[in-house]
Amino acid sequence: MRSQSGRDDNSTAPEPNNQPPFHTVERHPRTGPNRFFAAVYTLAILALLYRHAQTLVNSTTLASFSFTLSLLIADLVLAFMWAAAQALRMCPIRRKQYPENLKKFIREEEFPGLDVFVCTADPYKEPPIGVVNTALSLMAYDYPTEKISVYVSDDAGSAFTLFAFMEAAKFASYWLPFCRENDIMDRSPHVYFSSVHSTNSDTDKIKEMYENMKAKVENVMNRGEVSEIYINDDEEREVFNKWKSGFTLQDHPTVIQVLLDSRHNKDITGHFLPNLIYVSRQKSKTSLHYFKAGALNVLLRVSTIMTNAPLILTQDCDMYSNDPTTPLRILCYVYDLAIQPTLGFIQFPQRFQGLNKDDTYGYEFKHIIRLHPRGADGLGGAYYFGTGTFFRRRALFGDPSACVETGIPELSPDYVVKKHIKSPDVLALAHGVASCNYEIQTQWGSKMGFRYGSLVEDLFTGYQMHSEGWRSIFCDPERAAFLGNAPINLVDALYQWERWGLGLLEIGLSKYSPITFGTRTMGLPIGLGYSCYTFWTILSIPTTIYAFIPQLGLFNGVSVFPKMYEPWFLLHVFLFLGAYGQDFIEYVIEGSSFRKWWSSQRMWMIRNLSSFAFATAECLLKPIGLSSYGFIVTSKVVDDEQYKRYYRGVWEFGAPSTLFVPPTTAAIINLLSFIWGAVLIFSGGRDVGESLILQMVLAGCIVLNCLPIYEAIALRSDHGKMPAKITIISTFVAGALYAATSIISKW
Ligand SMILES: O=c1ccn([C@@H]2O[C@H](COP(=O)(O)OP(=O)(O)O[C@H]3O[C@H](CO)[C@@H](O)[C@H](O)[C@H]3O)[C@@H](O)[C@H]2O)c(=O)[nH]1
Ligand SMILES: [Mn+2]
Repeated sequence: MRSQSGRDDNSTAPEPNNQPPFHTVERHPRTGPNRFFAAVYTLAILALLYRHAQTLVNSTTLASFSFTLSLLIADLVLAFMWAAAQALRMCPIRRKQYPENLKKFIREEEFPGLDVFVCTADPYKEPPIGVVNTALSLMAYDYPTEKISVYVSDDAGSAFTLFAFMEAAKFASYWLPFCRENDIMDRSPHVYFSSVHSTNSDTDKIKEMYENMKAKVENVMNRGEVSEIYINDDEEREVFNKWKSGFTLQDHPTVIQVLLDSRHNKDITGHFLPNLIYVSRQKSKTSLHYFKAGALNVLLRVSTIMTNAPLILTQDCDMYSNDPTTPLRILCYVYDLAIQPTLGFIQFPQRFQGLNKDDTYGYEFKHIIRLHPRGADGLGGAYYFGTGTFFRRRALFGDPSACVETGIPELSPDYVVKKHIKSPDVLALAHGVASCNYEIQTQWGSKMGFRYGSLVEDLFTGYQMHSEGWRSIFCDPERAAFLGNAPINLVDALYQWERWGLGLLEIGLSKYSPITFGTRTMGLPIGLGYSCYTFWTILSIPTTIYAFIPQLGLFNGVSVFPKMYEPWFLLHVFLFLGAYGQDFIEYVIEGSSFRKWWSSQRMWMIRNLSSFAFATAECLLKPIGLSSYGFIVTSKVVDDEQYKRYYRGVWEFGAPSTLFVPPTTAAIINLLSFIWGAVLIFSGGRDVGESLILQMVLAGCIVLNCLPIYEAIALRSDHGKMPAKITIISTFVAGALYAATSIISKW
């Protein structure tokens, strides 16, 4: 843990040469309690495993043997995942940046260039006006504008998106000075105009321009073509003509369009504008495209040729800037010579706007994107999360000691760009490196750029960079640097987790597994920390076991947990309350509410039962060729009815999806077992009660978690209710499970 001049923790005092620090770092106050609790909990886990082994050896019936075996498997997986998570709790750190100090010592003219990458992939799921808002918020950074270049990657090759950006280029020359002069914080026009109502004539005028632009873009989308009335000159006509002949989503040539050029285009007050470049890489049905990682690598090459800024920001199209001073925080680290040589990237948390008061689908992600990254940072590097990430360009070209050979000088991160961005040579070269055969027999995707081989290219890329010796930093200022949209219906959320789960497990089971490769190259703590993510998916195994086995036992009157008043009973209670209690305390200390925590743990259960269970199965079926999962882009559009339900906290099931079957089956089985268990206890007396009490509590907790499911099955008539098909299938599955266990328990 080193601060700017290499001093340890908590350095807020001025530097020896009287220069105040640009940033500080301190150990998190929870470190001590975390370590103590980990030690106690470890003993409890060992005791539990011992008891399972003992029961297994002594079991006399097939039923008790198979129940115990399944619980042993479940607890082994949970113990492994728990250990992995502890790595991230051992030395969490907190950082602060002091951009105000930086500004006193470094002049703006010296600031490095910044290339911003914005990815979009589908104009229907990611409406172009949204992408434009993101890009505008980034173009309007409080940073020397001529040093910013925004590259938009359009994987849909959509004329609508290009059209939207042509309009945005015009609007930018009004919007950027407006933000500067009025010192606006919300630089996404959509966000600004949705919150500001008090107006003066200037604001009114610019709002009207924004509305006009938006209407034009939507109009073009509705008509399904960029009509002649919107085309201003021959140059534009020529561009849109590319879409005429045989241009399809999967098969089209490269389109690169420089929409703003920072050496020539000025805003209405005479300031230079940032560069704005639209890039749609070549696509062909016969080549591999590697989804977002492929798109980012094209932008990496194109930008190296055109502007070659030392800093790169990668951004999803729906994550807009919420703080124009963000780049200055980055410079606080970039100008620290002690950390600079191995600094690979700086990650901001992925935070979401517009969550409802309960955070129904658990998108506050307190652990995944805020608490764990602090722990990872303490171990040697925060994880790359795909968006809100500032890279040093050099870090994408080989390890800290040697830069990879790129073939042509213009592709080297050290190359000094002299030619103009629109010069024919530069454009020809840029088109070449965006073609779909360019990467064949090169090291792109393996040793260079964003890495291929996983659906979560982000985590995988950061992981590989760490293994090469790069470090990274987690930067979590109070005001969110970026805000994005989270899915507001269950099926989108579950699909997203399925993709993540599958991508993560692909890494976990590959030759780069953190358990083997990771621990070997980076040591055990980092290997374990990464395992916490790459094996996240296998939490589906214990969750499924605990959601069904004890309940099926309860149904058949078989006791699987210790009796009340036995010491082992207390052990179970401690393990259960300890894990949930720690999770709860961390959540609430981080400023969340009980209800949000409740949603988060409920979604934990549902996602493990459904998305992650399917992802685990997909991953295991892959070697025999039964899985062909691609990158399904998460939709960023929702209808009004859905919005209304979301804000009322009502669950959105809607379209039938097999992903709903396991949680619905669990809901049915737990409810029936709970009722049946109560009947057994009433008629069987105290002894039965004492031996089944823990199973009753477990089933009861799951029933509480499933309340929205019962409501969606039985009490609702809106479009978001549980599709009847799913209820029927789940009832059948529940019946089959019951029949199977009653056969086993008779043996
Ligand atoms: O073939 C593709 C597919 C996706 N994208 C873009 O990738 C981004 C992320 O896609 P989205 O559907 O929003 O996925 P999320 O699950 O929300 O994304 C999270 O997870 C991804 C990995 O699965 C990371 O890349 C993202 O940064 C991270 O926000 C979007 O800007 C897309 O336009 C592409 O450019 N090309
Ligand atoms: Mn997204």
